[in-house]
Amino acid sequence: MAASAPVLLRVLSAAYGAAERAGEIIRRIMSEGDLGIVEKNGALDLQTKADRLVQQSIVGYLARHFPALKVIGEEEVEAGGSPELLEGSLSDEILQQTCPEELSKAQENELIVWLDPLDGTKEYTEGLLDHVTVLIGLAYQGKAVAGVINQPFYNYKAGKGAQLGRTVWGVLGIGGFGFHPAAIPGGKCIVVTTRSHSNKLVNDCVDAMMPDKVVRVGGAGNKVLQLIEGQASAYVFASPGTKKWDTCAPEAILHAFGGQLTDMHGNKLEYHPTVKHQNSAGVLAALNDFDLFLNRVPPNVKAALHP
Ligand SMILES: Nc1ncnc2c1ncn2[C@@H]1O[C@H](COP(=O)(O)O)[C@@H](O)[C@H]1OP(=O)(O)O
Ligand SMILES: [Mg+2]
Ligand SMILES: [Mg+2]
Ligand SMILES: [Mg+2]
Repeated sequence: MAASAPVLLRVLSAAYGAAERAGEIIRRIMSEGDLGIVEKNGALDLQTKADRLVQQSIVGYLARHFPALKVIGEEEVEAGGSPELLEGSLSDEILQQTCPEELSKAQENELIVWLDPLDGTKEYTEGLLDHVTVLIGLAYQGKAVAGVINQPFYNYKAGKGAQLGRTVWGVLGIGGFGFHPAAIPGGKCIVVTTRSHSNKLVNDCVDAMMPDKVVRVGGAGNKVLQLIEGQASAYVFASPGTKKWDTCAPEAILHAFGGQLTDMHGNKLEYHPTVKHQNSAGVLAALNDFDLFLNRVPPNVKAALHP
């Protein structure tokens, strides 16, 4: 590993390779057909063999290379287990970046990794494969500063011969990479929200945005990808359902690309290691016109969701 690059870039570069390998595990488990589904807190909160194996493998890989790094992952899995040896290749593109001065000071033991081994588990079990992502977010001084998103089944509808899967990454002060930026067609207001965790408050808040169109898809990572690729104007989720590992990597990439992700009150999300995991005041994000959407959040939504 290029020991001369700042540790933040070295960790992100390793995370890039690990996320690609994780995507391979997720595709393989799907093709084997036995997902090993268990319910964590009811039928809307599932875990599969892929969630478990990817978390064990990425935690093991990062611990071998960065022993002082703190990793906080979604799944409660045995440290031992039988993780896969994830010797992913490092991303030279990341290692060669010039790190902003503020971030280049970060020490290994000051970085927190927020890991969602498989985001969009419900959709994975239902065969909505392109909703699934692997999220590895890096936080420094309580802020989401860098992230990697692997989308294992990207392109799976493109037919034989199409390259399956992709990895998107970003760092504050450097930018966002690995995706196809685009504008929203016809200047329309398209709201992207949950498909599997709706309720009246979630729907009231979506309606208050006065959308021309509502897109309901799974996964926090998938929804932020829709923002940066011009498929949606705002990600609106007035519910306490997501946790820090759902938002850290997507937020960092969106912010690096010029967008904004906050709770429903417009408060920044915090990522220090002792923070409450739940994003209890919901998630609001947009690449452009963020304040317009924030101003449309209705009073009953604000009153119901406390940070
Ligand atoms: N009520 C909930 N219980 C558990 N996880 C949730 C809940 N709501 C949201 N999430 C997590 O946030 C992600 C985005 O939510 P949604 O798809 O509903 O918009 C989900 O894929 C899930 O992450 P994960 O799949 O990693 O468990
Ligand atoms: Mg989950
Ligand atoms: Mg998730
Ligand atoms: Mg998950």
